[in-house]
Amino acid sequence: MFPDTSRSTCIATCALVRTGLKRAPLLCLVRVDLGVGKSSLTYLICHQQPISNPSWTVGCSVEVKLHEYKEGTPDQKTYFVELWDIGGSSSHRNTRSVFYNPTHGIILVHDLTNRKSQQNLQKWLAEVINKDGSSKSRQTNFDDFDPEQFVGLTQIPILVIGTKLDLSEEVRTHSHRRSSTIAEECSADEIFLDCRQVRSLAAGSSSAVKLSRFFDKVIERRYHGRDGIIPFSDKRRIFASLNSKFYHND
Ligand SMILES: Nc1nc2c(ncn2[C@@H]2O[C@H](COP(=O)(O)OP(=O)(O)OP(=O)(O)O)[C@@H](O)[C@H]2O)c(=O)[nH]1
Ligand SMILES: [Mg+2]
Repeated sequence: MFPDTSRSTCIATCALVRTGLKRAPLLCLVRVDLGVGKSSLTYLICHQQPISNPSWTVGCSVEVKLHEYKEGTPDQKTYFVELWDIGGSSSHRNTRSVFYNPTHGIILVHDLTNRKSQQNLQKWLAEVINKDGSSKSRQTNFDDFDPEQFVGLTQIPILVIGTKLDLSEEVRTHSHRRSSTIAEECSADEIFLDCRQVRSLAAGSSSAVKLSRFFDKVIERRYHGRDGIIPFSDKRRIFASLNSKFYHND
């Protein structure tokens, strides 16, 4: 979608996670710096196996996964999750924002061996807040960050994921496994994992449970939540309206 000319110009990449009823989208957004493991993570989530040879994400790639909403309960329903992995660079900041609307959930990914990528998460999140460019406190550049911008955003489910756990001695040995600032600020769940190991998201593992809980929260809020969404029983009506919206979007 955004043919990037060179790696150096690509200050950030983002993957859009579009989850939804069989035919209706829920959109979660993943914001990351370059090379933190976004494609490896999305592949592991969708295929339950590590990607063999990830290449630099140029333009857009889409992965799809089936999610069991409220698994094991009478309300269990199957949804598909589309993970949109879209390369972006400073020159495409405005074009990138077309993917931000609507945002139903946000996954923030950082590299546990690169503290800067964790610090940058706040700025990526702020870019989502400015998605329509209308907010008064619109960032003039990537580096000026105003935590006030989070107000109101915390309604949107957020998940923070730290990758390359296998390479981060201090985090691996728990000597320094403190949740990241952004996870605390947004009272979000946080997962630390090695994207190259199947067992990182093994069924029943705390990481798998947190990830599943996140997708349930996104679906819950969008289709069954307090914010006036038609209750599940009128699902067909939701399908009809959102279905056209979904295909319209595409
Ligand atoms: N050891 C280790 N390497 C990882 C992990 N996750 C990703 N990598 C490696 O980190 C490099 C970048 O991974 P990608 O998945 O391509 O990262 P990305 O964020 O999609 O990168 P760009 O698309 O270039 O922005 C690759 O060599 C991966 O094999 C991890 O958990 N542990
Ligand atoms: Mg990639």
